[in-house]
Amino acid sequence: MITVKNLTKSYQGQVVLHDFNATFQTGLLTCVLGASGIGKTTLLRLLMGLESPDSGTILGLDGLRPSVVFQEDRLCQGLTLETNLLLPHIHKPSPLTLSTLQQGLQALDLSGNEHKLVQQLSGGMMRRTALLRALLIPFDILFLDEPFKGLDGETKIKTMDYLKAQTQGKTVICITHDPSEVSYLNPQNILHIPSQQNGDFS
Ligand SMILES: Nc1ncnc2c1ncn2[C@@H]1O[C@H](COP(=O)(O)OP(=O)(O)OP(=O)(O)O)[C@@H](O)[C@H]1O
Repeated sequence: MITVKNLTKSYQGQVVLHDFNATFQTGLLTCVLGASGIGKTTLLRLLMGLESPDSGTILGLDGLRPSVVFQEDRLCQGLTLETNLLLPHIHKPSPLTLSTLQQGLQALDLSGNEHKLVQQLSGGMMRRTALLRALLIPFDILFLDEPFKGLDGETKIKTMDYLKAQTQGKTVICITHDPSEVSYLNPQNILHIPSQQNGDFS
């Protein structure tokens, strides 16, 4: 279990999260829902250790290998789709096999585009490439910030199916503001960030 206790975070006097408490079950996918600007990305960045809280604690993450899809794709524009996928595996022993790579490309409808430069891909293809890159890295916990942004209905379903298949038994924390994604991914396990979190508490 990952436990968030009495977390408070503000930026330049604006309180984003105030005395916020939550738990995330390990081995399950949790969707984090909440209105735009409510603090979902801030919570994710605190969980990832990219931001420090003003006060409060986060327990249960020590020793877990993270993988991430940020809200932006963060791909290397001047490199090919395939090189972007292989880059994280260059400097360390990796269990990634050619067949796993090809299965992933096929499942996400990216096959045939391996040698295109990122700047030649559509926005949806970039998004799926960013997700595939994160899924091909060995991880214990996966952080996803709007991973299906810009995908059409059928492509989104395929992508969610692949995500579910690849993360069985793993801890996944997925930010979305789309209730239909929550229904499809795991309607039993939702964290709502309430609107009263966001406001001037000073
Ligand atoms: N680095 C920062 N400096 C100043 N303010 C910030 C910073 N990061 C976030 N904020 C502010 O914190 C609030 C919450 O932002 P956050 O990105 O966490 O919301 P969100 O729920 O993820 O929004 P969205 O769904 O639109 O992505 C916003 O008012 C935002 O402007």
